[in-house]
Amino acid sequence: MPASDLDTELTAERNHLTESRAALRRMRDRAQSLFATGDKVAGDAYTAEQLGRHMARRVKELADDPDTPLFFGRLDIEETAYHVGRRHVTDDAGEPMVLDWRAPLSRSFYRASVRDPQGVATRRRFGFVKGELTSFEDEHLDRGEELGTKSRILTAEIERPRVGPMRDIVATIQPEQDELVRAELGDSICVQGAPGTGKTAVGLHRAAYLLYLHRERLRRSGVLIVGPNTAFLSYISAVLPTLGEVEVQQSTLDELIGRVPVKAADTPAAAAIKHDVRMAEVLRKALWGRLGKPTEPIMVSDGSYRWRIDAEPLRRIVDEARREGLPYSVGRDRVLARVVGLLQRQSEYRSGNSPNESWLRKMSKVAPVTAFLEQSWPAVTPEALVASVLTDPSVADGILTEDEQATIRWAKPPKTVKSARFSTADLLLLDEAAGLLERETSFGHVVVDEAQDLSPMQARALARRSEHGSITLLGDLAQGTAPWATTDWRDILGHLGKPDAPVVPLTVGFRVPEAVVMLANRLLPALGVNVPEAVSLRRDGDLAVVEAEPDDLDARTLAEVTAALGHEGSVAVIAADAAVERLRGHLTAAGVEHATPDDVEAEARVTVVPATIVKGLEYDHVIVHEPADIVAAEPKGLNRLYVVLTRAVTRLSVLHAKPLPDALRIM
Ligand SMILES: Nc1ncnc2c1ncn2[C@@H]1O[C@H](COP(=O)(O)OP(=O)(O)OP(=O)(O)O)[C@@H](O)[C@H]1O
Repeated sequence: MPASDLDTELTAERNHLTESRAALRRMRDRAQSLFATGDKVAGDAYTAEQLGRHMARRVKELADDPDTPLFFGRLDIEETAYHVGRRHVTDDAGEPMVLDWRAPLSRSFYRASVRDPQGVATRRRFGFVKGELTSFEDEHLDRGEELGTKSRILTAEIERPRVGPMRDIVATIQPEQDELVRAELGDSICVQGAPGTGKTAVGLHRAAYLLYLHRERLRRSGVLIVGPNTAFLSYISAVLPTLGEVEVQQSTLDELIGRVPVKAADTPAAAAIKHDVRMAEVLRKALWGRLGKPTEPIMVSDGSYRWRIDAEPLRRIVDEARREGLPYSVGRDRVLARVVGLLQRQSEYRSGNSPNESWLRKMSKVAPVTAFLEQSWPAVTPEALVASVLTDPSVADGILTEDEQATIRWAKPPKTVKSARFSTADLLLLDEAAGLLERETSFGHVVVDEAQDLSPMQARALARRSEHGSITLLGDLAQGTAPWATTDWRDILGHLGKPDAPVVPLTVGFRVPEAVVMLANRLLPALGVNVPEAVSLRRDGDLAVVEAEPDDLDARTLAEVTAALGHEGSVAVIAADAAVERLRGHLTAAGVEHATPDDVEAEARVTVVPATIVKGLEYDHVIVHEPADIVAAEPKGLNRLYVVLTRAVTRLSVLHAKPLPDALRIM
């Protein structure tokens, strides 16, 4: 295109952007005024509240961030130009000015190719600097032109220096990612992807896509995002709101299931047993073992008459309810209802009239009935059940060994259930127990990130919350650091109740430069997992491995930080947890401002991150402090080091005084 035509095109596109922004503002103003007058037009308080809530959400959804481009692409189909952006924008006559990236037509923006142009003559990508439209790039598919990953705009997006929280990738979703993002609501999928292949991005965009397509259904049942820790959650928390999705629950698993405060810590051995799936069987046995065989009849007097139910029909009621396979508390209610039903029938037989509600209520509370219930189907809380098992684990005979029972037995049982001090792993047991007692409500869709670290019991907790919904499971077996981390996705999928979900690989890396990937890949053979290696899209990037004297290592780290600050972007010092406070102290003493990893909005460009919580995060320049200490700190230390080395977007400096781990040295 001649330069003058280019200018004219660019000006026309800028005008379209300005007009689209103005149209969005008008849409928001309309929503705002409806919000303000909602209670006047609504007929009653309930409708007013519903409408108010809807409009408040709508106003939020229509927020315009001046730094984020409203559209990022254009499709020319049969002489018509469609701009593709973050949300629908329509003019006052309702004509589309920008198509939501999730609309069916927009799919071609991500999927059309020379081989399958889908009617697209030209695909245009826009380049932006701080919300300002500065360039565009055309692919004339009808003339056989296709850029693929060579797109300048894609490259710039991937190579941009990172600061602050994670951003959406709507402008540059790749075809293999798009296929996952647009999977059907009913489909559960497991994505196995090397570091930086966009698993988190895919999961978040899939959530946004499903909400767009099944808004009402998912608003009722809910969408849940589960991440490994709060630092990770704060890093990703802005992505969905930027896409206009403000109502998704984002939580760690512990937060999700935390029904009591954690007041105790387990030994690693005890925690491992509590995460083992056999604990589900132990709890089931302990619970159902509480049922007693009715041996006495129930004899009740209601003031006028005496009623009697023999032991035999009572036994039948209990046995039948047990066979129905209901949650324990539901079964208990059913037994009570049937007993009262028998009394009711006797009363009807004698008087010819149906007894009233209050008679029925009274009968369900009379001492002989409650005594029968307590003896044959006693009330129990999750806390009481778990406390009983941990006080006396002998109920696990035949399931856990004696040693294992001794390992989880409370050294000092609490005087009452209320005063029991539960650990983090106990939360899982409590959740399992609660699931045996009552049915858990299921989300419509659950996205689980860093899923390789799920224990069977954790997977079961999520299975209960997605029983009637689907799951997007994201992870990388090579990054498994939990003691129970799996080496086979089928195990977790089985515990999640989705055994047939396909495992789909992602192999193109968007974060880690090639040189860094090659260093990290040296560890793979030592990790004992079978995963496809990533191919990096990034040829740029620097890698330095620096040996220092032990006394000098911290000072060298500090010098590296100062040097890194000479470049653009974020800087992270990643160290074994035990070294973090000391390193923070050095930075403070040297007057270098630094932040903690969960403060993603911090002004400071430097963050000191403990190795154990760096999973899922990324920084432009990563300085790894003493790999040997990171490896030595935990049983899966080599996997941890693999995670640590793959956080770098542009530069990685590995500083060590101790010898590097063997696996890393082997060329
Ligand atoms: N299609 C894409 N276009 C531009 N950037 C992308 C694309 N896909 C992923 N990225 C970027 O690559 C980086 C890594 O993505 P993400 O964190 O989703 O990877 P991941 O597979 O979850 O990594 P990890 O295994 O380390 O958790 C992010 O900065 C993300 O924005």
